[in-house]
Amino acid sequence: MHILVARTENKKAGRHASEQHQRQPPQLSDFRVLLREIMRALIAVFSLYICSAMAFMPTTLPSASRACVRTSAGRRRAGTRLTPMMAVDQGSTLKVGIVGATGAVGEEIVKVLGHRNFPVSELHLYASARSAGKSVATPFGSVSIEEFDLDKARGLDVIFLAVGGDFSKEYAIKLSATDGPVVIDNSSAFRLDPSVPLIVPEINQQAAKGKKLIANPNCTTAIGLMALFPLHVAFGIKKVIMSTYQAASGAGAEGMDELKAGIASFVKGEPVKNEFFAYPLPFNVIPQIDVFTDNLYTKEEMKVTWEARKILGVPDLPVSCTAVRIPTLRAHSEAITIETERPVTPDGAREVLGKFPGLKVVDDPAKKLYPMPLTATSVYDVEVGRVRQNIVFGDHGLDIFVCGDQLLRGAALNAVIIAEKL
Ligand SMILES: NC(=O)C1=CN([C@@H]2O[C@H](COP(=O)(O)OP(=O)(O)OC[C@H]3O[C@@H](n4cnc5c(N)ncnc54)[C@H](OP(=O)(O)O)[C@@H]3O)[C@@H](O)[C@H]2O)C=CC1
Ligand SMILES: N[C@@H](CC(=O)OP(=O)(O)O)C(=O)O
Repeated sequence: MHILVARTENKKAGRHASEQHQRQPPQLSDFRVLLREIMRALIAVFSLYICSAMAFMPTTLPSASRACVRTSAGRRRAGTRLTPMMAVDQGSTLKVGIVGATGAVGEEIVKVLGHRNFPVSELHLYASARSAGKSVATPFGSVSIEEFDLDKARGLDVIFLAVGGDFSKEYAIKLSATDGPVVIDNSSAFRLDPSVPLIVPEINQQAAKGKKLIANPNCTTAIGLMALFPLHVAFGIKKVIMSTYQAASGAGAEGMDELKAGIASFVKGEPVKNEFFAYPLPFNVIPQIDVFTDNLYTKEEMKVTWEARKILGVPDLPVSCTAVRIPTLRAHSEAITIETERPVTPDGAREVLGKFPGLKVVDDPAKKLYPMPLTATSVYDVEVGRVRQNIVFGDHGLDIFVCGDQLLRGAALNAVIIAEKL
């Protein structure tokens, strides 16, 4: 895709300009010339500073909302300031669609695209009929929610699906077929399909090369693998045992709303209603996420096993997970024990974890520093800490605690990085 090309071209243009400047050095024959050159240099540096500060300011929202925003430099609207992303060539920008844009994941995708200066030339936001026509403020301007239309959506370049698996099953292949857009699907519909790559970009982006339909992993799996992959490369993972502490927003926007309403009712001494979760979640933990399967693991727990095997490329890796819903709003936590092929030490583990992109070691027990949902919320990096030798497996075993924003690493951020690297 064009994104990397555009960035390289911009870099090249910058280098040419500075080379030209170097070819004509000033003749410093006397003190006045020197002083003038210093003043010129100071003015140039100051102007550059002002320009870049303005370029990074957020886009001014237009007064009226539209079904999409066009953001290319050539069709600049009054009242819209260019961001660096928007300044790239017309040919290097992309028409982007998000289906499920009003949901927990979709809203984050919009923010991540803006924050990472994804080269959007048009942005189309789709949701169900009940949201159609609503106006949404985005980093690209105000956008009106559209009802999904397959033919129109096929005219875009990239589509993020942040909607239920049934929708993905019906539309993902029709959308991406032949000259349709690249589709990055957040649902579980295609994750185990052998023809569809399942991607955590820092681990296996190469598997997405040339593919039109790409699956984003289950959030719990993606967060855990950010720490497990570097440990696997360094020490060889033989077995994984994991317990999770998953936030209400893992169940979508309605899960978050039910927790907030439930806590308010609890505080007022009123009965706590539960429609979304199996039991009232406030001041409770529920050891069930998704339905139970024949082996008495839940589907969420088995997704961790199945998807970890596919992403790591180890089809028979023993992975056992117990997934638990807890009354936090956002960011999933995971206590993970591994048995390794080769001897492992906590210091050796911290070293490899500290070098892995997208991972932050937060591990200083004496200072009470460890990963927590409150510190991992709305943050791109996954936190890893409580690194210690496991006393069951000895020098071939390690315990870690991982905490990551499941709406970001487990969904929106992961999906946008996949698109950036295509
Ligand atoms: N929440 C999480 O932590 C994670 C979720 N996922 C997956 O991402 C997907 C989205 O989840 P999440 O954001 O939590 O869900 P939400 O329930 O919060 O949002 C669902 C979105 O889908 C839209 N929608 C529903 N039906 C249609 C339709 N027929 N046509 C177009 N849009 C429709 C809704 O629109 P409207 O508002 O109009 O109803 C809403 O925007 C799911 O597949 C989920 O499994 C993956 C990883 C993490
Ligand atoms: N199941 C996760 C979130 C999610 O939507 O996962 P999946 O995309 O695998 O259904 C949770 O409830 O925390």
